Amino acid sequence: METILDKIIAKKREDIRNMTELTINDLDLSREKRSFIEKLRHTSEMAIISEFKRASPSKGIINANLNPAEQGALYESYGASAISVLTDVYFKGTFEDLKTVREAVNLPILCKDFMVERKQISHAKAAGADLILLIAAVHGKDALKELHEYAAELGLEVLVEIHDDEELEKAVSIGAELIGINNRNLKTFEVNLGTTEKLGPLVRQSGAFLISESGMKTREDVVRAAKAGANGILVGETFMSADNLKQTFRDFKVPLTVPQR
Ligand SMILES: O=P(O)(O)OC[C@@H](O)[C@@H](O)c1c[nH]c2ccccc12
Repeated sequence: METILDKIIAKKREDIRNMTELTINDLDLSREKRSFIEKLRHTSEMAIISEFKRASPSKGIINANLNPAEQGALYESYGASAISVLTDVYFKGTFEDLKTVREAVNLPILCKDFMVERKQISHAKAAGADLILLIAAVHGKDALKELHEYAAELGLEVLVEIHDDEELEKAVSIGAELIGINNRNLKTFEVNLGTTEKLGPLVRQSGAFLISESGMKTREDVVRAAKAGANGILVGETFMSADNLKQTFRDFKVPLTVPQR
């Protein structure tokens, strides 16, 4: 049966058919580097990657009124370690949003998209990304490795997203330094924080840094992720729809439970 992820990927392949190829010469590889992994090495608090997410396929519109530059600046002032910007159409995001946010803040920027080809990674770099997401469920091991290496050549850090043991194995085998456990199953959109609890200790055993992604609503949720070994969390909806964003950030600031390394 066709899953939601299959549908998104099919549409993505179609959308990028006419995307131009950028060569290394078109890219500014000397741009100031904003490393997220470096930040993770030097912190005693759970890192927060806050996401600019107007809409999603599962929720529809989350918040269409926010301005990316303003929201990015708020995230930075409340203590985010990095900002994730959705650039996919199903989430009503664009590369323009990413550019706008990067110019408005001094934090590392994660390009949140469904990468299936190298040229998307070049465009992410051109738009100002410091990190990209690669979803292990979308690729075989060789393709994942190839895209991972290409990103590194462009000076990009990579968050490799997994949801089960098989994907974990893939991520570890390509030497991923930063692994995200998505608590949301992209095939069904069900959310279960138990996913981080189940796979988190295994990720940390591999030596990779761990981000727990999706479904964080309360401080208790963040504490659960910390106990499972997370070095950080990735939060979209709760921040995009918060009545009191400052307070929500305060609630989500949690000390690391499992030591950094
Ligand atoms: O809005 P949430 O539940 O806090 O989730 C944020 C983020 O984890 C989610 O947007 C996400 C995780 N992995 C993805 C892959 C593609 C698109 C979106 C995502």
